[in-house]
Amino acid sequence: MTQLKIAIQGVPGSFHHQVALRNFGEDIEILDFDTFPSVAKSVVTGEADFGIMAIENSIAGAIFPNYDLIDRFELSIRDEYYLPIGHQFMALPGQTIEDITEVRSHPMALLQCKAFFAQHPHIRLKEDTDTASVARDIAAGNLKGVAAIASSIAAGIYGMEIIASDIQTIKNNFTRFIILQKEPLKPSTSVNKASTKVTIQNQKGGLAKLLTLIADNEIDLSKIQSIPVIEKPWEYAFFIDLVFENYTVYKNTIEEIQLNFGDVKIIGEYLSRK
Ligand SMILES: O=C(O)C(=O)C[C@]1(C(=O)O)C=C[C@@H](O)C=C1
Repeated sequence: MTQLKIAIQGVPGSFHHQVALRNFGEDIEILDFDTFPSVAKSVVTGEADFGIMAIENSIAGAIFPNYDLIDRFELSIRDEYYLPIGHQFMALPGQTIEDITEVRSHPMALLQCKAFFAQHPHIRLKEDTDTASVARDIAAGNLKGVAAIASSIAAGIYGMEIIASDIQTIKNNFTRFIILQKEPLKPSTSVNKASTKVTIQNQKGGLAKLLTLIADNEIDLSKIQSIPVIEKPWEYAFFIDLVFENYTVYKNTIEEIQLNFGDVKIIGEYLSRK
């Protein structure tokens, strides 16, 4: 059987890489990219069978541009994965925290460790493409005085020493990843979660009425995120995740929203993994 091709942002040891292995197993071909738009493109062109994208973190919040990418590239969400995230502060073996003047990592990782660096103001923060590639580059370039924030798996792969463990602001830290595919999903009644984009007409109390309708139908709104409609300055669309027990009630709710509030795009229907 040919191996599935899975597109990720990041190199081996990155959190995306870990999700790929946990979700699809070891027998896959990983296509690694530097940016999220390249991941999206590889799924659209068929170069990759599926793509993996971080979408929100329990400390740092949503990765806004990824909502827009999924929408613009017309991708479908087929599944989700919650990965516990432990950030390790690492450098070349023998270095101490006093030796470090600069830390490089993925911007989301830096955000998750803000409190730690507030206590070490002598360390300059620099954004980089992903967590693990920094560990790789420090090792390859024998870079003294520079540290990475990455997983313990990355420290093992690239021979880095962990100077401080679990430096994220809250120990209990998770990133939600979504698994993307090009084709629209086949309807299935065995799902209990949907990701949608609702573009509501601007009317007084419109959003409040929409939320009331969802609550009245006993559907759990697990996430709401507004993003600007760029063609119409100061108008917003809402990415809304719904968790439900009854597929028919959910479908009827979507119909009611379309009838009374505006356009609904179903981005994915899948099983909640929370
Ligand atoms: O840099 C990595 O290792 C990634 O997989 C990226 C990423 C992200 O995009 O949020 C994934 C999980 C963590 O929240 C930090 C960084």
